[in-house]
Amino acid sequence: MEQAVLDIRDVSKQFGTFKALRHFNLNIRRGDIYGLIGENGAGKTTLMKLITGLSPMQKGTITLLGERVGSHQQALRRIGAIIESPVAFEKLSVEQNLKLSAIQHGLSGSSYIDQAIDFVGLNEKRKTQAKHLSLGQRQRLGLALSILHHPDFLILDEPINGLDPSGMMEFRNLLKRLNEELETTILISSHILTELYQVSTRFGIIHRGTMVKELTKNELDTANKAGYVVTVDNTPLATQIMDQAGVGPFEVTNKHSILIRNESLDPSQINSLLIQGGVLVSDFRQQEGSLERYYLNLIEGQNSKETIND
Ligand SMILES: Nc1ncnc2c1ncn2[C@@H]1O[C@H](COP(=O)(O)OP(=O)(O)OP(=O)(O)O)[C@@H](O)[C@H]1O
Repeated sequence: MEQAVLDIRDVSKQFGTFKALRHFNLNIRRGDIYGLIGENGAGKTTLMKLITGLSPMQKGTITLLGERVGSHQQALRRIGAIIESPVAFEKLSVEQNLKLSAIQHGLSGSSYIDQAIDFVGLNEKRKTQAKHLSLGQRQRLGLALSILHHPDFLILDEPINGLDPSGMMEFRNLLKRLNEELETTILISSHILTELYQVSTRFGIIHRGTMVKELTKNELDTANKAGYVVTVDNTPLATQIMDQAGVGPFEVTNKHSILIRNESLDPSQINSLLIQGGVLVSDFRQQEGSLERYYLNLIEGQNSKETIND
């Protein structure tokens, strides 16, 4: 049975009269890499601060690793977090920062520190003071600090901000390895939707303090019509051939195009199958799912709903 790592129900948070979160719901299952998407000021950091106890709860309930937030001391020991920006002592070296954090976590011996440094690839910078690290290296130190104690759940607020494309790719690979090798469940927010799409298994879209949509990557791809698009001269004949060959699922999207949702298929095999069957194939290409497109459409719909209701 899937177990909830984080369950947020009907949570509202106000600063004075401003409603930063409104009747907010979210559910994260063990093993998820959950991408939280929302424009500036949507309420992402506010939410992460509530979960980690950095900001007091007002209304609703949050259950983290089986404990109610407010009295979740055990759960807090099993999480790691980078919220707003990674916290490291500037004058301390990478190793010293990690040693200090190990003491705070009650960890003894150097194996945790060696593992964390190894994992994020900062071996060469072990003795370098934090203030002399590049932005990408600082982000990695932040990650090393947050995973030092092998947390079950990692909360990352905008961890890839400012990274160059290769830095982003490395960070993404680190997160995937954490998830696959150490079974760490991850909540990550980012404005860089192409990155978030590549790393996340589930998504939550927050708009003006409300959860407007939660969906899996598969659901997103289906909504976005991700798969292979084949352009042919004769769709009835092509679908008949594909049916007989057991290719699928697929749908005819217009007079000359068929969308095949099976992304693990071998395009050249189907191409030759169609050609041998007498179909003229003029194009065969992969259509990526776009989180950005989905998000912008959803938010546009949301904004026009709000205008109508105003
Ligand atoms: N302590 C506070 N006092 C007053 N308003 C606050 C406070 N903290 C957050 N807010 C407001 O709550 C709203 C949500 O802020 P939050 O930082 O959660 O947004 P965010 O989704 O993380 O945005 P960004 O992507 O820009 O970081 C904003 O309008 C912000 O100004």
